[in-house]
Amino acid sequence: MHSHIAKRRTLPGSARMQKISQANIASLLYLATIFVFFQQDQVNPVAFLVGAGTLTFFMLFFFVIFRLQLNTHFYDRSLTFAQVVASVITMLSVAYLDRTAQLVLGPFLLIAFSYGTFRLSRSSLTVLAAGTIAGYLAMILLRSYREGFGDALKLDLLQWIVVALTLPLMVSVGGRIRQLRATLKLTRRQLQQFEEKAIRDELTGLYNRRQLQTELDTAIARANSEGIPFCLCLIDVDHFKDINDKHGHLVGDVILREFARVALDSIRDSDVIGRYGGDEFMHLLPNTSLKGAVMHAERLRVYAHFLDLQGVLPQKSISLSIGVAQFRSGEDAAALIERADTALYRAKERGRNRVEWIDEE
Ligand SMILES: Nc1nc2c(ncn2[C@@H]2O[C@H](COP(=O)(O)OP(=O)(O)OP(=O)(O)O)[C@@H](O)[C@H]2O)c(=O)[nH]1
Repeated sequence: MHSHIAKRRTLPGSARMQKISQANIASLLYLATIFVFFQQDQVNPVAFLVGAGTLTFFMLFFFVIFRLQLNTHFYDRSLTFAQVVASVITMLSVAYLDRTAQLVLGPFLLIAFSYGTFRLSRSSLTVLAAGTIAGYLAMILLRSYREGFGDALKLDLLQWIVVALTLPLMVSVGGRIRQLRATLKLTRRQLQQFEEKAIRDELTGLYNRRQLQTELDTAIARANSEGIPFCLCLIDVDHFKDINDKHGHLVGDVILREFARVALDSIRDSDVIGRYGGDEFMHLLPNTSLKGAVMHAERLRVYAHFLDLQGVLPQKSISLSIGVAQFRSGEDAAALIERADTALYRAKERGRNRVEWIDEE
């Protein structure tokens, strides 16, 4: 059975670092490009140094935040919004200090945004886009105020218009991508549920007959290739028809479910148990000798006897008949089941409430 233990979503150290570098990759690339400009004497050193300083400051800032796990206090633990803002601030400051740096600002702003589109809600993205567009405009106007309103402002504004048109588009595309991701996630979960349903018996939650067949085929293949012994038990509730007739089908259902629960608890992790049909169960014991399997079957018989049925059958107990057979090299699933069934039939014949097995000849 699977245990559903809720795990805290804390990131390992390497993933935390990855989160930081992803967010700042846009400003890092931007600065690298500006460095090339600077080497070609196209950008003044102050703009480049201020950009490098700002980027280093933000990188260190987020590193410390993640290291101290302060990000866990926020709903968005990856601090995507803050990191995109930091990236935009870094790029805008460089462009403010040198107009040439603005030439490549647009594409890098889009890269910074693409990081946010996967993680942020539509409203956060809209706020971010509006803030960036407004910040960009303010940066142009401030710079023109400092350097004088000339012809360059017209070009600045044209560049700004391109960004002001493309960022909202990015927000809308981001929304679609997130929708697709959500649909994909839901479909994956539904598929897992269908797959799980397809192998389970609805009443008891144990493996169904089809899955038992698959498990048996796997066990046979492994036993044939590795020569490891395994056993098969067929378990049948005695006089189950009488229980149904006297106490009703619902009581019968509760008994089957209760037995399944106890049986599942009593087996080893490597064992397989399932409902073969009606009141009959199949138990596979890999890497087990016939003697070991018979001992386990006996234990199961005793457990069933002491099953707590106070709620449905006061002062009564159920009994099991169990047939055990050990796999013989080379035989097929049908032959093995038939031998276990013969042992089960013998247990019924010899008075029920007992374990019988087929001896190895
Ligand atoms: N409550 C309930 N009964 C079921 C279910 N599936 C099969 N049965 C009943 O289980 C009974 C199986 O009876 P049998 O195994 O043939 O006979 P028995 O009364 O157990 O007698 P022995 O096996 O010879 O001891 C039948 O009455 C079926 O109707 C189920 O899902 N729920």
